[in-house]
Amino acid sequence: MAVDLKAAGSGGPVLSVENVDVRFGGIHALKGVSLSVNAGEICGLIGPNGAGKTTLFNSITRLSAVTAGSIRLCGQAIETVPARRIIHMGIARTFQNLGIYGAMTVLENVMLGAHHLTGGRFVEAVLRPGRARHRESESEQRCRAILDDLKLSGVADEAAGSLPYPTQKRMEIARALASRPTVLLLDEPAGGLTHGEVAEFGELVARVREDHGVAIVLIEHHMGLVMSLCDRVEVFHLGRNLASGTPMEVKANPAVIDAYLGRTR
Ligand SMILES: Nc1ncnc2c1ncn2[C@@H]1O[C@H](COP(=O)(O)OP(=O)(O)OP(=O)(O)O)[C@@H](O)[C@H]1O
Repeated sequence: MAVDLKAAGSGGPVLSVENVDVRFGGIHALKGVSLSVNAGEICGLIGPNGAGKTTLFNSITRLSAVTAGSIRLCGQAIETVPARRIIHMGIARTFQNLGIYGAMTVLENVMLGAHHLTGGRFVEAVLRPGRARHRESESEQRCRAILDDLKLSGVADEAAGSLPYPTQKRMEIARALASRPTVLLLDEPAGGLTHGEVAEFGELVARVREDHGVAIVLIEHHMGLVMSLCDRVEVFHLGRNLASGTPMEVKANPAVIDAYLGRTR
């Protein structure tokens, strides 16, 4: 069940990572990192390759085991919740390499995002098939509305694999939104997009935050997008927090310039 934002109280962070450690055998990938994200905030997560950004996403979504520290969603500890339950808690993510089902239609892909809200109710499907069908049809309507919002209605019935790359990226966001997330984790969403496509994608993400009130954490190497989109930026380096602040503060920070910005676009 998704965390109730009202019950959790407003004003505090929706996502709170404290002193998290992750080890892969001899590799100490995260060394006591912390991150705090408020409701409706867009937080950029930047840093050089290997800094531990994706490992943090994997820890939040429980794909990587945390060896120390705590991760809370609206105050509720999630660091021991099974990975398959994370979407129920209200966390959705997109991946560096698109995680789409190419042979399925766009609508079907997006409805998969809502599956935990409608599917898997075997007893209901057997005993109350009418109700199960009603739930499915409600879900389809909601997913079609999301497709409409994201200007994907025209391709709803096309195979996802046949679409241009930027459209597939939009579809991934639509699928994440179908799960009604409190927090949306985007892992390098601008990767592979042209300059013009990045600008358009940035506008889309800003609109998603406005329309859905979702908090967004964005791992991104495209500094133009980070600077224009994020309210706050957290910088990781060698598995540790290096700096935090507004995009302008981080951009002017000599330690960040030295470790990272001096080497990027
Ligand atoms: N499953 C794994 N097994 C072993 N080492 C891993 C694993 N996943 C990540 N690592 C290591 O952990 C460190 C952090 O990697 P991570 O992918 O989180 O960095 P990143 O900041 O996301 O980098 P990039 O910007 O290149 O995606 C690296 O040294 C990486 O090789």
